[in-house]
Amino acid sequence: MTNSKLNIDRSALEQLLHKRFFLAPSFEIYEGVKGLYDFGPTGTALQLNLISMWRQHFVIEEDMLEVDCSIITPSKVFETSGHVAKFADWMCRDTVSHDFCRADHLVEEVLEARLEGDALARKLAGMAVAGGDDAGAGGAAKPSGKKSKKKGGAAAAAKLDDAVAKEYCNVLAQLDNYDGEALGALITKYEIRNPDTGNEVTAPMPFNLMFDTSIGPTGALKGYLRPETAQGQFMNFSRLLDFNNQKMPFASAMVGRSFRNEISPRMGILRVREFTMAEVEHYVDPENKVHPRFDEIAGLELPLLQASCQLAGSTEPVYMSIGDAVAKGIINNQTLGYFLGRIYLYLMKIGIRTDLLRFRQHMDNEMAHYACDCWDAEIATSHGWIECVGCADRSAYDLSNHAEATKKKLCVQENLPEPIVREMLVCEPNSKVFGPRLRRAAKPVEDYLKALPEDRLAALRDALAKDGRAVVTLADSAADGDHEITADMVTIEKQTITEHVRVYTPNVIEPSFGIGRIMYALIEHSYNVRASDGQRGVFSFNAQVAPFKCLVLPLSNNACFAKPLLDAARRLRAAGVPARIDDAASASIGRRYARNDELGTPFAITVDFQTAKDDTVTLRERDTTNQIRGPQEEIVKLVKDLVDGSTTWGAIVSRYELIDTAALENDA
Ligand SMILES: Nc1ncnc2c1ncn2[C@@H]1O[C@H](COP(=O)(O)OP(=O)(O)OP(=O)(O)O)[C@@H](O)[C@H]1O
Repeated sequence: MTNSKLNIDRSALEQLLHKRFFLAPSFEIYEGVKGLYDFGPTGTALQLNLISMWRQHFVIEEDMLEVDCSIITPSKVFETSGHVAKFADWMCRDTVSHDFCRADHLVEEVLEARLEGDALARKLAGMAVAGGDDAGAGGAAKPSGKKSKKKGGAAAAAKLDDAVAKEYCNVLAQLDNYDGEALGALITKYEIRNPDTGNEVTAPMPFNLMFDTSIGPTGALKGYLRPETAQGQFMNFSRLLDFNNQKMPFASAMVGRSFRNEISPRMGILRVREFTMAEVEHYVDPENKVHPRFDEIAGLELPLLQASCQLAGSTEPVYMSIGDAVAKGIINNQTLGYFLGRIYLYLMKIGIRTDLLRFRQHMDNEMAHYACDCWDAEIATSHGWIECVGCADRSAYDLSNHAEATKKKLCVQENLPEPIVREMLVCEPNSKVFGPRLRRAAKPVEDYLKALPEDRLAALRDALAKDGRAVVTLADSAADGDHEITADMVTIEKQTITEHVRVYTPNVIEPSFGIGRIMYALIEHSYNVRASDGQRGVFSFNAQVAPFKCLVLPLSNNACFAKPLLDAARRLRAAGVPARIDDAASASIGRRYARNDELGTPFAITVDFQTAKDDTVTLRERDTTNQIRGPQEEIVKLVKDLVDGSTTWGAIVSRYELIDTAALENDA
């Protein structure tokens, strides 16, 4: 790929998306709210088809356990997961207008605009610019390989010093790696101001992206709308493990809405405040991250942009087989590699152009501290590279933290093939005093002490030896609160233990899909303009993805077409093929074909005068505009086969004669 920005007429595309009701701003008649969108019939059908293909590709083919968990989540869950403290972006404020902007986006926007101005100045001066004036990765026009949100028209031509331009490129290549302090330093160093107003901005401050709420009429129980579906899945880990007969590895999956109070939502549905996510949580043994189906994808070559390359200023991915990348330790483990391969195959299947796709590895600062490796599937659009899928190895972070906070077991117990004999600290209650003193709390406290990890048991032993007493705190419905233990109540000493069971907390590999971003990228990749048709737009969605599969239309508004028209539509619908009738009398047949091309409808059945004579109809294919003729029943069957992928248009054309469409249109 040479250019990370897809070159399309975005304003024409956006008009078309509104005209054909793919989407519209929510609450528009009340002036709308930034970052909230509704999908119309076209967008809804498109999104549902992407989800249905996602479910087929992941949930069904990988035999995942699908769940549907609550959106409203009590605060405690997100306190434990770290979201309350850390789910934040860095935000700056215009010192005069008080507008807000995201600090990393501000730096990116301003430096990119300066680099574009530099490229323009060099061009005007007739100077050579390394990589060409529309160079993508590593070139001057779009050096960061990151999302671009340039506003306000063309950049002003202003030449930069070579060293400064190179420095800007390096900063942009590793923008995701900067924290608030580093972003603040860049804003000061490069004298970055709000490009909308020219005013100075404040130092970056963290802004938590979660929407909060209170649960119940008292307002005492604080809650949040979930910003991801993952935590709901973790809450059900033990039940899922039981459901899977305690067998590891396994995965849960969920499709649902998530909510993020984005600081400054722009770029249409690419950055919104409410969106559909599809997430997989794959639970794996931390000591054995091989994947049983790894061989199936090991040979697949992926465009990988490693963290080390970004830190060296590069934005150009290198093609490498997943097998090699795992063997060389570039991708941390087989299971992570397996999912990167499956993500690639899903995106390819729905119609994303693979030459406009790359996998970018997170740099150290960007990656959550608990993750051991993370890759984003980024897709090039007219806005630049957009992260559409994140795929992280979250280690045991979530399950261990929730287990610790709730004192519930979120772990796997596995029978060992050979018992292990070892010395370990063991806590034995002294039944004469333990039960009588603790009464109803005795059993929960005993369970708690027996489950304590060795280091904490040693700390308890030492405290009892030193002070003669210690307090343990339980979060257990039967024995919630503090309980005093005295030295005479327990014996804590080394014993030789024969273990038959291994207990561990699984690690979690998480592919996380933003369906709206994938859908928008697909819309751009499928968008063409048909010059022969008065510059009308066409969406070349494949038949499985297309919102509507078949258009049914009469040649003209002659009454004799009414019955065969309805017959064809009913037959299609009965066969499970969504079909739309377009019998608008005022529009020519060519116009009606064209407006269905704008919906991306791949096939059209036309009823004409010949139909009345022999019950044959024509079948038109959207991209070639070629047509064939056949008996209605046979054509309906062909459309069904085309839609479910059991045949192709190429195969059909080799068996049927193409018809002269000009003559037909004259008939109309
Ligand atoms: N505001 C949003 N609007 C639409 N989709 C989003 C939004 N935020 C995240 N997503 C989608 O959810 C996926 C997983 O979320 P994740 O937390 O990894 O995103 P993120 O790193 O916070 O995204 P970004 O850096 O763009 O804000 C992303 O890959 C993206 O497809």
